[in-house]
Amino acid sequence: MHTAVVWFRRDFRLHDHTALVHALQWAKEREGKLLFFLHFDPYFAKERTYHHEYFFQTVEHFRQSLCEYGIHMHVLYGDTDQVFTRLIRHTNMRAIFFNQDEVGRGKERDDYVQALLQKHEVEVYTYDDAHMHGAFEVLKADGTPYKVYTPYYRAWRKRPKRFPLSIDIDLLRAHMLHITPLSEDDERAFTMWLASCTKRWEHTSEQDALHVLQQFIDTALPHYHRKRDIPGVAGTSRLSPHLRTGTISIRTVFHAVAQQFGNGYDEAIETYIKELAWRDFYHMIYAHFPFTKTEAFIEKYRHLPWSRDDERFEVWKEGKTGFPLVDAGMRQLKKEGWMHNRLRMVVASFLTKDYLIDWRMGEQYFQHMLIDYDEASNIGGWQWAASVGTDAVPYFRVFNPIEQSKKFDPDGTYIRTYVPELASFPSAHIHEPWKSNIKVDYPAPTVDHSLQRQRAIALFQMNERL
Ligand SMILES: Cc1cc2nc3c(=O)[nH]c(=O)nc-3n(C[C@H](O)[C@H](O)[C@H](O)COP(=O)(O)OP(=O)(O)OC[C@H]3O[C@@H](n4cnc5c(N)ncnc54)[C@H](O)[C@@H]3O)c2cc1C
Repeated sequence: MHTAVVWFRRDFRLHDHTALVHALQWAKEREGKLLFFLHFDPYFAKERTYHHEYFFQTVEHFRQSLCEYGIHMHVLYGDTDQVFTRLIRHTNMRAIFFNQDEVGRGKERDDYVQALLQKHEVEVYTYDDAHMHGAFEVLKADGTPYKVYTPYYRAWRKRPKRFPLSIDIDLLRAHMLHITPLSEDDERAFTMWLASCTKRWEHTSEQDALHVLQQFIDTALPHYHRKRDIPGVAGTSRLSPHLRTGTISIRTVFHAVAQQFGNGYDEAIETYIKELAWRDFYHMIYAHFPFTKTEAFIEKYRHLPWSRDDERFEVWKEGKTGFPLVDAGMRQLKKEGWMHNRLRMVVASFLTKDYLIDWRMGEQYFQHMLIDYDEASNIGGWQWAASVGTDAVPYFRVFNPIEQSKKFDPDGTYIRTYVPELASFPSAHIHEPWKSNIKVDYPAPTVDHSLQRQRAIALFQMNERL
């Protein structure tokens, strides 16, 4: 019998799943069978980050939703070599289909697995799926990567956009291979890992993602260009965790939004599409410049004497800096594993320019805390805020945490939601509580912003002269 394995990785959905659509076609042509598989990698299992807990809970919800169709997703636990050797032995597979990674550890693993399987004469079919355009699709005329967003975007926007692919569920069911779990023990280990999660995440299914998208289109999209920077209102799509786990495809999002052109809010739609392109841009940058995981993109800023002050770093993490907007952002992150984009910029700027702490420490903390953690976007965002990345904010334009607060959270709605000490503080003083004579159990500012701003600029200028 012809059996092919569909390896799920960051694409926990049935609709517009590129590898799955091709696998089904393969099975149909050969009257073959398909088997769904997940590699439960000890590398991910050992770290109990919000990101991993959210990820594996999404996997579990997907497995449960597959059960409704009578489909089982098999789980194998162990190192790559061991797992794929067992997979070949148990299934006698002819082919494997998966949506490949183009960056980071995922890419290294994919290259390794591909070589291993080919040695065993397994046909390997891989696809670009997670991005609208892959890392090597939008390049300059001379074949080199763009380093600045605006020309990249112009080229990105012109390219034809693939439409979502649909799947015939009945046909899929007819082609599934029904066998007992490959390893009851491994599946039990997976369930036990989930049982000890520190937090429960809900609304992680494909259905939930489609619902979030529809709600965004119906309510926030028309005002997106005006409200996307206001953290106190639901002005953005909050699709990032779904895009990260792939419970929705980028093509589904893009086309659902683009279909709204002509409804009277084209500027909002264009603004949103630009944000989707930032995701592809950072992914492209990371694929071409993988050293940016640990090194600044801009060479002359690779050896800035950043501080590694652990005490201040803790204060920042706990949201006790004494700057209400910064603290609200950090507390939202701790509570929800997600933070509004404006706040990600504000807190990253604060850590690097007010505390002068190494951006890599912030990047790593976000890696632990964000349920939408995406290596390329996170590195891009951090290097942008620290002024050391591609197309980054210039070092002399330092965010003022008080002005940001007044501008983007004018009546303090967002601050009040996450800093309960200030919940009943009057709007007039909420941005600078230390200036009022109301007694409150909230820290005084831990730094003098204007002094730190000068120090940050001097730090960069010193390097400019070297
Ligand atoms: C320091 C820092 C760290 C970040 N880390 C991550 C991360 O780990 N994962 C992540 O997905 N995003 C990251 N971002 C980008 C951005 O903050 C989030 O994508 C956004 O807040 C998600 O919310 P949303 O889905 O409501 O966004 P929306 O405004 O609804 O945007 C729609 C989608 O566009 C993409 N997008 C929007 N803005 C950006 C951006 N600046 N860069 C890349 N993609 C973008 C996201 O996929 C997002 O879901 C980071 C930004 C900064 C400044």
